[in-house]
Amino acid sequence: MNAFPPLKNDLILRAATGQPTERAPVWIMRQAGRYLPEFRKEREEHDFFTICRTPELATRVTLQPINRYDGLLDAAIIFSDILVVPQALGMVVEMLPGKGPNFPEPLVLPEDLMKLKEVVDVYEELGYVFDAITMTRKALEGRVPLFGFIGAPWTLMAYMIEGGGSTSLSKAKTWLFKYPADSHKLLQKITDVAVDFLVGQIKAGAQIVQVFESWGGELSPHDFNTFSLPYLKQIAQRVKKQLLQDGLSLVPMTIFAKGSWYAIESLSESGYDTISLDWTVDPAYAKSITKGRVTLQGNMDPSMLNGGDDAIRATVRQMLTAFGTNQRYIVNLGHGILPTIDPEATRVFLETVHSVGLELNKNGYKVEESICKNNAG
Ligand SMILES: Cc1c2[nH]c(c1CCC(=O)O)Cc1[nH]c(c(CCC(=O)O)c1C)Cc1[nH]c(c(CCC(=O)O)c1C)Cc1[nH]c(c(C)c1CCC(=O)O)C2
Repeated sequence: MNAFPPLKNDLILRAATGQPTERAPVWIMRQAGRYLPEFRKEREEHDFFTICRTPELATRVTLQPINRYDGLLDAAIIFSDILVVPQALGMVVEMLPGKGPNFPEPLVLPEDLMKLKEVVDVYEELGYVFDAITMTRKALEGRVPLFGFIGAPWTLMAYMIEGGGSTSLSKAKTWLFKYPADSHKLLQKITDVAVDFLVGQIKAGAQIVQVFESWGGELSPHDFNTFSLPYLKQIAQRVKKQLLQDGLSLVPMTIFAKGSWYAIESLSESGYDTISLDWTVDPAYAKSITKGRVTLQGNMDPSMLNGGDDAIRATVRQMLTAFGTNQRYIVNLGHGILPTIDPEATRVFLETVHSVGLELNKNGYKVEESICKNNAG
């Protein structure tokens, strides 16, 4: 095993495992991204996937927001992309500037499944992610914990069939409804790689992980239960089982199923420690459903960061008051930060999370700890 520097800030790990925190911890989805001039500069020199595949570059970019907002972020997330898994399965994926991901040869018909690799050795295909994680973990010097992540099977299937972003996902949904058996075959194949990939990331040094089901909300509740949830559960169960079998400690697992507000109850029982919420979910609603069984993460509308300092401060206070600041809550946006955001607005957001979180705790504000006990049945 790797020897890593001791961790100096474990707020996120405590919040994710239900232990009290002196303030609500905070990180931001896509915190290393195009809103940062230092990232855009890196991108002028290097192609997107070159950064992902070069541990020195991935480490440097992962640390950009940690260094810029020194002491304000409570976690780092490894710089990579969910689409490295389709690449490992043998597909070509390119990142087109201003357009996003593009698959020149997406899956069209079920027979295209034959084109995917039969067996994927993640150490061979994705070892560069593991190397980047180990290098980043050392470079962090214990300042904050490091997130690993994967895309969830349905979201990756959707990209592999649509060939890029899409508004209706009509091609991917045609597969679900016309070729359900082949769809399950593909979802299972992605799940198998996802499990090995997450376990490998944790072995390499990831201290907490997040699964991104970014297209969850495009499915009806019934279809979510058929095509998404079983695989999300499988990932949580198999990752934990594998870690225990290998004599390793478990790490907290987060599920972000964007748009799947209807699944909060079932996700509370799916093996994840934290549920990440988008901004369409009312904190009181989420708390009334989850009843302290899981940690909640989120959920400010990323566009609020364009609303000016006063609006940011007011919204953060409202959000912290609604979620509670000392237990089972991690502050984040409801989706990735937008490229148009001013990094100084992001600083106001982070500073307010710190100051208001501490203030609310000092004033004796306590999330109703009794909630879990009272509503347990
Ligand atoms: C769907 C998805 C993808 N990638 C990811 C998701 C799930 C989260 C979500 O729902 O947004 C996850 C992701 N992508 C990236 C990270 C890195 C870590 C971090 O959060 O800082 C993470 C966790 C870097 C990235 N991934 C991408 C960028 C910007 C591209 C660039 O630098 O040219 C970054 C920093 C590109 C990307 N990658 C993807 C898309 C759709 C795009 C283009 C759209 C966009 O530009 O926002 C696929």
